[in-house]
Amino acid sequence: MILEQQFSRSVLVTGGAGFIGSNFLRAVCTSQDYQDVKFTCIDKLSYVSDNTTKFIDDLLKEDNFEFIKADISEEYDLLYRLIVEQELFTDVIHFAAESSVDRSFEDPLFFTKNNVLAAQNLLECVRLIGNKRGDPHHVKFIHISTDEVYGEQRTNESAAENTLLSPSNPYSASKGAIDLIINAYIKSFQLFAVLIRSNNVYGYHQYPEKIIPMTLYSLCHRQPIRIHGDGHNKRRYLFIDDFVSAVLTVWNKSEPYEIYNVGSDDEVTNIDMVNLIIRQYKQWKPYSTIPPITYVTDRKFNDDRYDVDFTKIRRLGWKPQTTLQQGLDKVIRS
Ligand SMILES: NC(=O)c1ccc[n+]([C@@H]2O[C@H](COP(=O)([O-])OP(=O)(O)OC[C@H]3O[C@@H](n4cnc5c(N)ncnc54)[C@H](O)[C@@H]3O)[C@@H](O)[C@H]2O)c1
Ligand SMILES: C[C@H]1O[C@H](OP(=O)(O)OP(=O)(O)OC[C@H]2O[C@@H](n3ccc(=O)[nH]c3=O)[C@H](O)[C@@H]2O)[C@H](O)[C@@H](O)C1=O
Repeated sequence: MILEQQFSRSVLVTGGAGFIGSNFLRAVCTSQDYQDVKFTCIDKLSYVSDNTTKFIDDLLKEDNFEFIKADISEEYDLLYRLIVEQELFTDVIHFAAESSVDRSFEDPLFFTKNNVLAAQNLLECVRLIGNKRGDPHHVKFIHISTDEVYGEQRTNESAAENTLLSPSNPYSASKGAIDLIINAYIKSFQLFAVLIRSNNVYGYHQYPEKIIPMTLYSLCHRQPIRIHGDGHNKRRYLFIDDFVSAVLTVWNKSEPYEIYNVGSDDEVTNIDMVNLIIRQYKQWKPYSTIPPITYVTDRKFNDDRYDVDFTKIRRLGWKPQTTLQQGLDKVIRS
């Protein structure tokens, strides 16, 4: 490992131009706790950031940050040069994925090609640098998965980390496939890989196709607020700062080969979520004209609810700090 003098660790952060990745990078690059860590963001740039680096432009001036534009599902040779030949990284934190369930129904094959190959190109490079250095743990691989790989849970049912995977849509199937491939790389090659499966995350810079930013965008632009089906489906929500904290906790404290659910106790039906946002928005802008709620065709399959048991990560000392009301207030007023 040929680390630049002042850095103790060098982390490849994939997908860092998007919603969660950009919030993660801002948290670490501006923190005194990580001034001795180099963060390299690699991202193809997509619609979620208007094909720009707008959510991380302010970080480009930081001494411990740099950006590389690349599609890691297609540019294996570049990854090989950076990770295996130049030995630039001690850790990989893999956020990059096409993340929209709705879009995955429209182009399932693209989701599989993009999400699976992006992850496995990285895994191959992590495996090969481990071979080269005679240590499969030479590079630590933190993978951001999702609660959707378990499929839906019935009322009073929750998924533990050893629950069998049962994804229901092309997005979650691509994520479940990656989890299974990572499991095989752990068993066959003893990679230092750790998986994080989270409930819904919301916060700053989330693209307005997801329900919370969609509702806010509709309120601000006086457009109909679109509810899929009858709005009975439920989700559990985690504020972005709490999820970033969970990723940092796992990255810094986890043993290899572990899986961590990252959950929330804030479960809300979609229609209740929309009405909650409207209520809080009106407190902020009391004279706003509130657009209508429009019920549109439901998804081809819409998981009823996701409920994960997150006792395990609590044992690492993590728990959510932000209530749904507090988090929504921060997003509405941002
Ligand atoms: N948002 C949530 O509620 C949530 C919950 C659980 C898990 N996740 C997971 O967290 C991760 C980040 O999600 P997000 O909501 O920030 O997504 P996002 O869509 O906002 O950002 C994803 C980023 O990854 C990049 N990317 C995608 N494919 C790439 C490729 N082949 N090469 C390089 N860059 C690529 C995109 O350009 C984008 O900047 C994803 O892996 C997602 O599955 C998200
Ligand atoms: C853990 C995953 O969270 C996100 O996926 P999910 O599909 O649950 O998020 P959405 O915000 O797209 O949908 C939540 C819920 O709201 C309904 N809805 C959405 C958008 C809209 O315009 N109207 C709606 O009614 C939708 O049908 C759902 O029931 C995240 O995107 C993903 O990456 C995750 O991993």
